[in-house]
Amino acid sequence: MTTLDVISLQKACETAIEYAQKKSGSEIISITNALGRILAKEIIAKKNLPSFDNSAMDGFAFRAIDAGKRLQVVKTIFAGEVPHASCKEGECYRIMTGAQIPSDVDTVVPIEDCSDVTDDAVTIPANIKAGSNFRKKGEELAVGNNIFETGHILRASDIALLSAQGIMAVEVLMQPRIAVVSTGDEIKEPWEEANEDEIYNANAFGISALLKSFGFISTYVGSIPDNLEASINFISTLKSYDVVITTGGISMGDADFLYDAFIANGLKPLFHGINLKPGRPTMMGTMGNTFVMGMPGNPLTTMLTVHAISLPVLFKIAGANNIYHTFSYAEFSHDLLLKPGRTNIVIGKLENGIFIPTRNNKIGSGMLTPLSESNAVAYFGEDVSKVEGEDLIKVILFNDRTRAKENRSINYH
Ligand SMILES: Nc1nc2c(c(=O)[nH]1)N[C@H]1C(S)=C(S)[C@@H](COP(=O)(O)OP(=O)(O)OC[C@H]3O[C@@H](n4cnc5c(N)ncnc54)[C@H](O)[C@@H]3O)O[C@H]1N2
Ligand code: MOO
Repeated sequence: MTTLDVISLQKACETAIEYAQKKSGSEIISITNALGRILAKEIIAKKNLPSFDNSAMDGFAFRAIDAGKRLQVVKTIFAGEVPHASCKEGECYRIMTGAQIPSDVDTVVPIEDCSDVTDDAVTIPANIKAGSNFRKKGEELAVGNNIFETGHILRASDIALLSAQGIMAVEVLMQPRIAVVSTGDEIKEPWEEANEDEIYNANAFGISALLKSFGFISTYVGSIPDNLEASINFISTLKSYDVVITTGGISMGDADFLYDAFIANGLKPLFHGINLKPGRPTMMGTMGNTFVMGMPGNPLTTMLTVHAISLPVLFKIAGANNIYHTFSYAEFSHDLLLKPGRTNIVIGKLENGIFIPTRNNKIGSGMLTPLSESNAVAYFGEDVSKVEGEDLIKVILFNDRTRAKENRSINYH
């Protein structure tokens, strides 16, 4: 029987991240498929943004020294037009939003701020600042500027920016091949019929979905039966994967064969046991070129530990330049006692800047519904025995597709 040799969450994360190797290789893909992918090369601007001086308003383009005067309109310039025109002192252009501004004028005034507007002439207000409403060539981005570093994870706004550069294809890092494995004779797949003595496989599908929400594609390769020989054989088929994530069979029970089966397949353990609630039996190690993550079987624990530990490690393997979860500060809703001496994970609802622990933190690791009631997670270190109402705490969004039911969170006026 294996015994747990627990280390701190901090040490476990640091060790796993240190030993996780970046996957090699890259591929060129269309930007239409690049959301969430990680850049293999930096992106340098090849087009100025804007690429020509242009107007931010529908109005009149003139020399700043002519502010306050009545000016003659010499030409109307539309977006998309290359204006072959010039104007002297006392003259101006009628101009549309996005239209090119000729080099002999320096200021634009919106039409509604002008007076006595006719087809041929306009009176410009006196109080307009030189350079107003004038978008200067290259002011946002100049050719040669670095747009994104290698390792940048592409988001929707980044895809828009790549398109604005005329970039249709990008070189991205190969995604790690991830196998998700469940264990246990009691497990039935959701498409099978489970009797009263059996339970449905929640973890494999929960993990895959959680990974997908962070841009990782995984393959569910099946369930390992509770027997050492079958476990050894099953694991031997997984060595071509970059990452193997198992759930269950990793603690101290008589049917927990997984650790020994990995060892028989050459596992070099990094740790087995974290001083963490929930998540104590978590095991990580390397098996040849495969990074192994043995996550506990309790469903709530699995989801939270994959989120807390596996994801940063996966981002390291995937080659991202930023791998850790981002946190915000929130106010804790009320006093809560915690068992010190271990890191405690507390799930809750983050609403209007206040973190409310789900079910007052009376939650079992075997549950799932508390997770669905939560949208954020907080970690409290080994020396914390009490969190007080109004304490400012660090929170990480968890089910971050949660939408507010009512429009209470933002004051629009
Ligand atoms: N003597 C000890 N017992 C336990 C310890 C310990 O340190 N000493 N740790 C406890 C903790 S903490 C956890 S968490 C669990 C985890 O144990 P395992 O990782 O070995 O998981 P299993 O025993 O296989 O399963 C636990 C529980 O989860 C259910 N399960 C498993 N896989 C799935 C799945 N794919 N979908 C849904 N539910 C699943 C399984 O039926 C069990 O109910 O150990 C404690 N015990
Ligand atoms: O990981 Mo266990 O959930 O601490 O019960």
